[in-house]
Amino acid sequence: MEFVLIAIAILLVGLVLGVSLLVGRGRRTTRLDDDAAAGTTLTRPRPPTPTTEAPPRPSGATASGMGTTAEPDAVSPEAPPEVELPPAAPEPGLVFETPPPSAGRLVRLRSRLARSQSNLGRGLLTVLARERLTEDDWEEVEETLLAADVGVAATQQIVDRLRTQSMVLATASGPELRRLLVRELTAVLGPDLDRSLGVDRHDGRPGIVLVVGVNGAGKTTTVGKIARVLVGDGRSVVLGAADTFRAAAADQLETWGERVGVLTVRGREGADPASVAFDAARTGIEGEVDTVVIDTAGRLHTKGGLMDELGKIKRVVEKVAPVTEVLLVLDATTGQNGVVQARVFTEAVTVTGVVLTKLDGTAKGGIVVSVQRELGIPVKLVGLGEGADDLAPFEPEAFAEALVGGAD
Ligand SMILES: Nc1nc2c(ncn2[C@@H]2O[C@H](COP(=O)(O)OP(=O)(O)OP(=O)(O)O)[C@@H](O)[C@H]2O)c(=O)[nH]1
Repeated sequence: MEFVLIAIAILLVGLVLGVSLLVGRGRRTTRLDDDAAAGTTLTRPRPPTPTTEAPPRPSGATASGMGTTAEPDAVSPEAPPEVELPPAAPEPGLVFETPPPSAGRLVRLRSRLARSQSNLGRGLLTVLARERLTEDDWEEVEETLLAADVGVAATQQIVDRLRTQSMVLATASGPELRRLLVRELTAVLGPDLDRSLGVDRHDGRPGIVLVVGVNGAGKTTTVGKIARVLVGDGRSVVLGAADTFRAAAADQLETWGERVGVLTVRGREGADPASVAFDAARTGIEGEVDTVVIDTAGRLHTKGGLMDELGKIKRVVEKVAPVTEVLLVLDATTGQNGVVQARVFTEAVTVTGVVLTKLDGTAKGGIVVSVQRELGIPVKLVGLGEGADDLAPFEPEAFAEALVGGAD
């Protein structure tokens, strides 16, 4: 009997111990969970450094915010766990691109002139390298220059100057020939022309740039690229979408501006372009920016009314600030027709500089020479591709070097 009582007592003690152990374990788990929830601190991860390229970590409790997902059991009561949130999505429009500065762009983009290079540069070097130049050879030189749209007068000048150096040519090495050709091409590209852009503030007002040209020449794209050039050079900019015929043109411009943090002033479709241009200038004055760049609608040079409208836009803008630069955008692939268009534009507004676009798409790089000579207006910028930063300030010597090619 005594034995039976002892056995019952042991069984009861065992039962009590087992139950209390189970309850205790359950309570600890619950408490830890409660602690974790109550002591949570929310942190945002620092922006990734170049060496930390791991994909975003899943959210969850971490011991130090450094990324190892900790089990609830590992949480110490003194150091409440941090819950890591996914990186905050950047607010649209607040992360801007940083375009490269304008200096040296033409050199960087010189390979884009490959078509003109093989047509003009290599063509000329091949002939000039012949041992004794005959009349036929000189004719070939002339034809090569004319085919590249260099124009009659400049072609004559280059051929005459090369002929006077026939003795030198006969004994010149490859690199010497190349240097000579670069020198002669540079001479007809107007190395002394003033190509500075009127983009600076003066008398407490921004520089105002008006961009004009026929449909499809690349105006809107060029205005966007100019904004990038200016931002890349450290200037503040406002854009004016005075092409009110096409809402898509204003949208396109706005997108260009947004990418580099530049405001675009626009009107409703069909609004008076002069009033949009005026608003853009006034916004630039109030915002104390360096430069306001105004895009205008493409217009056929044969439409008198539309050409008059350009004059009106300029006059209206000049009620608040002088227009410091009028850029005519010409498509290089249209060749001599571009020169005809340009003449009409210069009659409507005083064009102060030419932007020659699409030079990457033509074998006629010599068009730069004829445009400048026939219009008496310097080419200030050249478009060398569809990329956002494929616009370069024009530099005669770098351009001649690129046309001749083979320097590196
Ligand atoms: N390859 C090349 N394409 C260019 C260059 N500049 C502009 N383009 C292209 O030319 C086309 C016409 O450009 P837009 O800027 O829309 O021309 P736009 O003069 O504003 O046209 P409208 O508003 O109709 O008058 C686009 O496809 C551009 O990407 C360039 O330098 N090289």
